Amino acid sequence: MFYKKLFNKQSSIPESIKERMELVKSQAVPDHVAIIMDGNGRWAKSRALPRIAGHHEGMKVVRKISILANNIGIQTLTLFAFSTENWKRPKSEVDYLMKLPAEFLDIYLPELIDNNVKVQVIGEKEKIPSHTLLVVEKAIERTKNNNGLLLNFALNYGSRSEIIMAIKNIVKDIKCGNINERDINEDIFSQYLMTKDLADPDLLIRTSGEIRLSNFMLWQSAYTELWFTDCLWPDFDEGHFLDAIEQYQKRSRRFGGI
Ligand SMILES: CC(C)Oc1ccc(CN(CCC(N)=O)C(=O)c2cnn(Cc3ccccc3)c2-c2ccc3sccc3c2)cc1
Repeated sequence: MFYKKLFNKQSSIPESIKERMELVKSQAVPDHVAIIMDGNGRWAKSRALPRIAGHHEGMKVVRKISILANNIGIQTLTLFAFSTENWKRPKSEVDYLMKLPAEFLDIYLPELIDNNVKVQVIGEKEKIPSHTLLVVEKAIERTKNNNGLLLNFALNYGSRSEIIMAIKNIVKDIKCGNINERDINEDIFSQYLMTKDLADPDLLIRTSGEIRLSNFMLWQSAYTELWFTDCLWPDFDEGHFLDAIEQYQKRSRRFGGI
């Protein structure tokens, strides 16, 4: 098949990277890595290209990093497309963005399926147009039995509204007697979040030099190692990703203990 030849999982990874991959795989890799993908607009602007060229380039990086994460045995990769221009975006860009998932899945879903990748989404799906949601639901359906990397897209996701929604549902459950106020603890609370079936992220990567969490997984990242890079998302490659994993493996993780 065309994509098999073009995207054969080994051939698309440079030699130098393969050696670093083996070294990383010889130690404990983080189970759950989250990435705030930032910098598409700036990347395009610095090349006098339209912003959507940055998003298009960013999509290719989504594929590259997903395949690498799957190859080194990461369980869950959560991708959050952050952009401060969310509300300032021109309509043409929003329309393009809502078509991007369909384009991404048309091109890469066969390869993701071939790599045993499972696609899921978290966030308020209601605000995603139905044509976009349709292709996403199909991708979720077609990959639901895969047990390789869980590729989790955060779409229209905001951590504070997720927490408020959890509180409202807990109050509802107390009122109708499903749970008792004194039973509430961190584990019970976590079950009311959109990430209830996911482990907390072990490592959070953010590109483009911004050093902020931007309302992303605030509860879940209580003990998450944070790794920031000035690199803009479209320029982010396997080397940068392995830099973050290698640094994570060097840091001794303390979970608040000594
Ligand atoms: C299963 C998966 C393929 O489907 C979806 C994935 C996301 C969304 C939500 N979405 C697009 C619509 C919106 N909310 O603007 C974003 O989060 C958003 C905002 N900017 N960019 C550009 C960008 C592209 C690449 C990297 C960063 C930003 C994206 C974005 C994010 C990741 C990927 S991967 C294929 C397309 C795409 C588009 C809906 C469905």
